[in-house]
Amino acid sequence: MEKIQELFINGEWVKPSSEEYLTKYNPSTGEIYGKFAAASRDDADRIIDAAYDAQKKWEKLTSVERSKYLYKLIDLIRQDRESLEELLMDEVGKPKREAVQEVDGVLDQLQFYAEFARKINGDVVEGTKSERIIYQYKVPYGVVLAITPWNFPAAMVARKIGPALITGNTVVVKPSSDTPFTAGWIVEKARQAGFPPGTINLITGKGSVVGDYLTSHKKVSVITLTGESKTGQQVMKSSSSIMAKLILELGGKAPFIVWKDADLELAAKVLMWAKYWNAGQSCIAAERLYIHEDVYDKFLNLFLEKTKTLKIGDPRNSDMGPLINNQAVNKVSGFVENAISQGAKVIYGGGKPELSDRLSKGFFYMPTIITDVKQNMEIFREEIFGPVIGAMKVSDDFNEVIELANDSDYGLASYLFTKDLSLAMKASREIKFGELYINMPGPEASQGYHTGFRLSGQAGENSKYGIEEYVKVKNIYIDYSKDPTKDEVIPPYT
Ligand SMILES: NC(=O)C1=CN([C@@H]2O[C@H](COP(=O)(O)OP(=O)(O)OC[C@H]3O[C@@H](n4cnc5c(N)ncnc54)[C@H](OP(=O)(O)O)[C@@H]3O)[C@@H](O)[C@H]2O)C=CC1
Ligand SMILES: O=C(O)[C@H](O)CO
Repeated sequence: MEKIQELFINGEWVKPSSEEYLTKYNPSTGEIYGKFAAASRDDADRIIDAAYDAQKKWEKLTSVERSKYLYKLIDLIRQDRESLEELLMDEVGKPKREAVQEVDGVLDQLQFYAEFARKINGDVVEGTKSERIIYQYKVPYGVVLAITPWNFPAAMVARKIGPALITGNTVVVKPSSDTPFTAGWIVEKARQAGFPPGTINLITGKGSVVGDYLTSHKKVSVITLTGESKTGQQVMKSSSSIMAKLILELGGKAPFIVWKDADLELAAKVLMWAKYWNAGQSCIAAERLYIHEDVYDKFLNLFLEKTKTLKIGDPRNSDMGPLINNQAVNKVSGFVENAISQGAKVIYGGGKPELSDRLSKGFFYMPTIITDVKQNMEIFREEIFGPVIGAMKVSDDFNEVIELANDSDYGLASYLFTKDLSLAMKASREIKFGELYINMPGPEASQGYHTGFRLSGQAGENSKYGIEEYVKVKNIYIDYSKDPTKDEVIPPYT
């Protein structure tokens, strides 16, 4: 039975005014998976109005009252988690272990934010006179537009609705058109959890069609986007007319540095995660491999042998599934072909795997290792977002390696493997990336601040810093003296 998903406005599932629907394909088989509503501008107005009207009441609840809705949502997701895991395997094509891990992440994120009840406190500071005082309140902005990507479609929704709701904002979720059903699943659970109508709403439709209208809407106060850097730039342009607060989690180009004293087995194992987790479709995926000349051949062979063991295919019984769509396969193929034309060498993979039956039409791509890469090649400059990595041999000059790592338009995650504490501390200070993982895998923790330099975005998510992004500090000045204007500079002066 083909799935059909409507819009979720003011607590109800409703048809799009245009009665138009877009198609979602199953990435493992290329078959039609379902249809979802293509919202019009009228629908966008109705949805944002619902969130705007609901927010006035929502912020009047205490944070403890708001957290009770989040705890109920957590319970409902936990009770039905297997159906979300199945949906992630179908809609994204991620292997079962990773679908389970993402649902764990959803629960962890929502729990982390619900626990901020009673902990979002302002300050009382001294006034400019003994009988003056300043109250600094942390207040919600209003309507949050949460625009989410397809690669972690459940976790990215949780990472946005959690802090938005606990701080008293209401939310309009705009998911990727590659994963509309995952967002719809979470919104339906929120409906069942009894969130008041209008506190969480769902709008679907191509970002390129409805995006600018949403991001320039006068009733939107915060835009939290996780997506490509070019999308972030477009949202910055479009939202300048309303000066919305922006939280932009964008692209990555993580350097993966293996130093001469590294534990090579550990580094190779972590690289299997950093490169092939979610088929390399992660903003914190390793995208540039820098290996010290003394261990270059040994490490590369170690990683190659581990890569050869990967089973590619059905997400329910493989190590790596498909890419999200055919455009992604073409984009990744283009990176590999371009690297070859610029003189690099493919030592493994470099094309679509041979798969039979229903999977033969899926959007699969082989894990691919490329050597003889130069710093200025496209494959080291642009985000690949697939199971492909280029490798470069580096000299014994650690300063040069830090420079190579920092020489990127992106600055989100980075990785370093060394046993030398002084090198690790030097890298901690000098690497210009929001995250540095030393001798360990990611991903980022709910209590870590997920943020990036340069085109990787601005502001950030998670940690106590992430929650602060959803509140504004309002300042109330009070003078309780008998003559508030005494000794004040107030004209007329003559
Ligand atoms: N920094 C981080 O924490 C993370 C970053 N990412 C990054 O996300 C990217 C992959 O996700 P992907 O979904 O392909 O990214 P996209 O930028 O293609 O899309 C992200 C979201 O933005 C919407 N969108 C597209 N154009 C506009 C527009 N003009 N105005 C408003 N919204 C718009 C999309 O809708 P639609 O699908 O309908 O076009 C989608 O919901 C990668 O670059 C990855 O690095 C991913 C995860 C985490
Ligand atoms: O890296 C990503 O794509 C998300 O932040 C999950 O780690």
